[in-house]
Amino acid sequence: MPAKLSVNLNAIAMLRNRRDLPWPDVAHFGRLALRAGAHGLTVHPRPDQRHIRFSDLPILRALIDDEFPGAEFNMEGYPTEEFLALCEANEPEQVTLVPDDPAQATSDHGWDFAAHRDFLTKVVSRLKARGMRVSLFADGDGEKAAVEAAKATGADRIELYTGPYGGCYDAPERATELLEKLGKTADFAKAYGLGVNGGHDLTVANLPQLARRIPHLAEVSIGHGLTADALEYGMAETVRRFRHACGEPV
Ligand SMILES: CC(=O)[C@@H](O)[C@H](O)COP(=O)(O)O
Ligand SMILES: NCC(=O)COP(=O)(O)O
Repeated sequence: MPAKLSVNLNAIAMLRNRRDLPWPDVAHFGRLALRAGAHGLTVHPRPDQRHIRFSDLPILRALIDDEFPGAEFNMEGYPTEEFLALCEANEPEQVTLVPDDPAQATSDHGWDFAAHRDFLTKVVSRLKARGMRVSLFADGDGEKAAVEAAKATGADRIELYTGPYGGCYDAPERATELLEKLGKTADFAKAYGLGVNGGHDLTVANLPQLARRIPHLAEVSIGHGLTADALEYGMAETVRRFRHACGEPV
């Protein structure tokens, strides 16, 4: 089964926030993406609300519930009390926990699972008790012990941090090395019964190799590269191209 595509709306929200005006309309672009066959919408509300605003969340929740039942809402972020309360209020189908510092420009590493095991175990159990699937952002460095520690938290999935792989767009040999490490991490996850998602700097150019190396890849969440392509091709055609890159016959 091809990996499902969740469209990350952060970049569109960032464009909107340049002005005190309601466009580009985040919900409208979410609707276009879902209409074009995206499986879900991803948001990463950061504490300073520089991309997605907290007020966007109920609007996106209602969009899915009212117009696209069966689609999924994925909320990503560092599990502060504020973020956990936002998750409980907006009930995403999936929460992806990311070890981001509030000052970070964007996500750039996965969890140190051994060091944060007790904390993550508590948070995972709190979210799962409310019916949310929990995924943990993970470095794809091929370390079996890290995946074992991720499993011990009770999480359902890991999300492979694909940024270093995506950054090798002009270094194919290095990309191949990193792809193998991502693949090994995904293989360990499968062996431990963890689902595997992926995200960060994925593009139509680098997705097909990732999807081939990790046939059990459940979902990819993509924002930056997808938004760049949407400026050129429009949202509907861009979603079609990314679904095709995931291996869907579209
Ligand atoms: C976890 C992850 O890789 C994405 O959520 C990424 O952080 C996108 O967020 P920004 O668009 O805010 O950079
Ligand atoms: N979880 C990764 C994500 O949502 C999108 O990251 P990017 O495509 O904006 O790098």
